[in-house]
Amino acid sequence: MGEAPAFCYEIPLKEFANGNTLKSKSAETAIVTGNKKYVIEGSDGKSTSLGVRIYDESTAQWVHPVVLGTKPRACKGHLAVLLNEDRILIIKKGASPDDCLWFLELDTQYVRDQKTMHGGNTEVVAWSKGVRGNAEMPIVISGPSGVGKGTLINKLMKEYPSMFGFSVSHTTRAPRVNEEDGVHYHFTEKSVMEKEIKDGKFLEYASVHGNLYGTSIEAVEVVADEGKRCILDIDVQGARSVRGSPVEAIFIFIRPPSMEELERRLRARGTETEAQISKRLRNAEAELEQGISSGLFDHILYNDELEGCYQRLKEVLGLDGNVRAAPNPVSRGFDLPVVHSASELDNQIIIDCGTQELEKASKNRIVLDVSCLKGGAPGRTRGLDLYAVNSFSDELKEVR
Ligand SMILES: Nc1nc2c(ncn2[C@@H]2O[C@H](COP(=O)(O)OP(=O)(O)O)[C@@H](O)[C@H]2O)c(=O)[nH]1
Ligand SMILES: Nc1ncnc2c1ncn2[C@@H]1O[C@H](COP(=O)(O)OP(=O)(O)O)[C@@H](O)[C@H]1O
Repeated sequence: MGEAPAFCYEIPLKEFANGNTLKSKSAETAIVTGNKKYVIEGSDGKSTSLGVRIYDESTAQWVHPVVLGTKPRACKGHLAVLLNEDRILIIKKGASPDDCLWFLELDTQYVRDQKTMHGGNTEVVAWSKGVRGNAEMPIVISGPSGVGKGTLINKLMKEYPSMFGFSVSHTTRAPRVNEEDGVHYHFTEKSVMEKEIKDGKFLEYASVHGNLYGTSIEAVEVVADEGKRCILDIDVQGARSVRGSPVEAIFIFIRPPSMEELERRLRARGTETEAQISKRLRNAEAELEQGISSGLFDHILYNDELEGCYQRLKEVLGLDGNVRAAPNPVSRGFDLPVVHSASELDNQIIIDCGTQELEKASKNRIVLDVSCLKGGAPGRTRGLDLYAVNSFSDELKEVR
């Protein structure tokens, strides 16, 4: 993480050199990097989420940037720390444990790519929720139509309902008779989906069998917010996009025992017309070729006999058949006390607790280790570590 970060505590903003006076909102913070001042707006009692605005000194203008990702809910106050000149760490006060650590990305690769997508001159920032430790990675499952992806995923979700959640994709294809909007897919219009893609709402998207399919960032966030491990059923193009994104995942390709068996399964399912079946079978050849030989996938599973394949899937996911508890409970956090001071040493943010807490707490400090950050927008930022240090004994203990 680079040089000493800038710290900022709820500085009410007043006036700026260009004469632009901004209404000072309660509990907002300002971080300056280069010729830009990033203001994270606190709660004004009306907004439901933290807002962002930027003062550009070179143009002496205030700008409201395009803000990507799920926004943190409004809070009573926050601490802002600039890390590595490319992102701001936000520590929320009085937030629930799974909602207290956030990153606002200013100049990461993802933000730069999104700026290019928005024409190059638009200011873009992206939120990414911070999670402690190495939360379980999402699982990407690909394979040709009819190979049994949905069947395997349903079995997994039925056996481990508290452990896995399905990423509900958007698609422009028509619903099948047994499919429910918002459950199997978000069924949508092409023009609407194209606009949302342009607005940066999608982690990935692809044209498959003549229709548009895509995973929205929100679809993945919703599952992670439930403390569950996200499963994505997406095609090989989508898997390649996710591989190229900051989202770290396990990639699994399901292959059929033969093309004849694939055709038999597709027909037996009875959900496609003859023309659609032919198209899916033609596409299956290319998908198999790419799935098997591209090196994209961490695991390739034969779905010959269903139970056997399901057992192998469980093995690669580290499930021994007896595990029932969620491996990824809602990430632990801490309630930021009244802050006295903060400093940085060797990638550790040291926050001294305030005196309004218990007498003893005034002697405590919290250490946030940011040396092993991974991932980031358009997903979670993992690898944060958090300790409480009691200065009486200098004893280190984990904050729970
Ligand atoms: N890239 C991408 N592919 C998707 C997404 N959702 C579904 N797909 C893929 O689209 C293909 C067609 O899906 P679908 O119409 O449900 O047919 P099925 O796979 O035969 O059940 C499959 O290969 C899915 O994995 C998505 O969000 N993104
Ligand atoms: N191992 C298997 N052996 C026989 N039939 C299977 C097997 N796996 C899945 N099927 C069946 O094949 C059809 C297609 O499976 P599905 O899960 O819908 O595929 P996908 O989601 O990959 O398109 C379904 O009717 C399903 O019951």
